[in-house]
Amino acid sequence: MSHAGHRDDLLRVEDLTTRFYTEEGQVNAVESVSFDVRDNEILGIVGESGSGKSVTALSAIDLVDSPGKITGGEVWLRDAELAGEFRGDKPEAVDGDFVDLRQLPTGVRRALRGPKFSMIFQDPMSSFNPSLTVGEQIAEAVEVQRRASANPRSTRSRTQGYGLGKLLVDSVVPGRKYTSDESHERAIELLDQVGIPDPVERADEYPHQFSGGMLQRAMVAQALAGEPDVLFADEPTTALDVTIQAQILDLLRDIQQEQGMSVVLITHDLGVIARMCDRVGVMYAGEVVERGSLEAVFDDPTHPYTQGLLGSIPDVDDPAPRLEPIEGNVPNLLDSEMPDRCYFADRCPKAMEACLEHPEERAVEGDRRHTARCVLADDEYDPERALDESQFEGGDGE
Ligand SMILES: Nc1ncnc2c1ncn2[C@@H]1O[C@H](COP(=O)(O)OP(=O)(O)OP(=O)(O)O)[C@@H](O)[C@H]1O
Ligand code: NI
Repeated sequence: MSHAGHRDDLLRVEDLTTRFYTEEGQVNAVESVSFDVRDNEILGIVGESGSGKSVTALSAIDLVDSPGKITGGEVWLRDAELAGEFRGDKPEAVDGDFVDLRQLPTGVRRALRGPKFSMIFQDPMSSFNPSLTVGEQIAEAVEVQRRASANPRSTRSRTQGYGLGKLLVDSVVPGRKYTSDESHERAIELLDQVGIPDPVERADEYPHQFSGGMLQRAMVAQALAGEPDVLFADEPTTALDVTIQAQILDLLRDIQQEQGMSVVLITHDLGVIARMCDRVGVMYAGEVVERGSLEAVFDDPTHPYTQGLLGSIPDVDDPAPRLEPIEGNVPNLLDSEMPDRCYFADRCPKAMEACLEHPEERAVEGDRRHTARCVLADDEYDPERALDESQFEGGDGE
């Protein structure tokens, strides 16, 4: 299978779909989401609460837990070594230098966390074990990376039962002190790199001894310990005050540029997107409704949802564009309540007859890397043909 894409693509997510099977019914949290992440860039994912941003990130790195399940899609990672390993056994999972992680054994996907992917969250407490020192935990993450890169056939060794896999699992069991002095020193270096003063002393402290901002920095250090190619940062600064937010974001960008890493930055803050990102994906109701370069999406928003978010005069140079409230409610994503039509039609000021059919993702005219899940992306539809709103009633009654 051949996938047209940009030559700098590092990760290509295609039609990723994730459901939660809850007591209230099936929740379509992520619906056929596609995006790509290039080398050395920051991709922003923006959308209102409940639009599926976090579940999209978790799905991409295979961290969805029950009652959730990834039910479809492909996650192509560019990794020549891995592609070489699987070309013989699983040709359908290999395309040039790309491998579809979804088709690889679970153990392989797990082994890629740390050295290929890592993730930081809004709540740093969730990434630390309260009963181990911060330094010890970062050192453990360093060890995982060291073991992985020490072996030239690392991927296979880590995953095909040569014994290393078990060692890897053992090393992250809380309470075991497998970490070497070398890893501990590297942990201190990392703490220093993320701007923690007195890193030698702080390394021996426990998470609760850190302030929120400091623990956030420590979480960045922990995420960097594996030298990941792609870092997913899910609302990494939302819980922090504005000054510290700015510091952490600057830190993230500096490190991203220094290491030539790629970052997927999830936020509901358009100001953060404008300041940080090279490209952006806008999510609504579990779908990516528009994506493209920051300039394309901010200066020429095509989906009425994006237009609404950005306000009437979107401007990439606006220092603080904010999420504009759009009248109506975000759908709850319950499968039984999702309409066949465009999910945004009920709230859309430009809804028209064509919106009664669920829209495909289409290229915006003149820019194949700018897409919108909206009939307006296609100039054969005339916005003047908008129908009156009564056609789209229902679903947002209460
Ligand atoms: N563990 C779960 N069980 C059931 N439903 C879930 C679970 N986790 C997420 N969902 C549902 O999946 C949908 C998407 O949630 P997600 O957390 O990805 O949204 P989000 O865009 O990250 O929102 P926020 O900005 O509030 O973090 C929501 O409808 C949510 O209720
Ligand atoms: Ni979230």
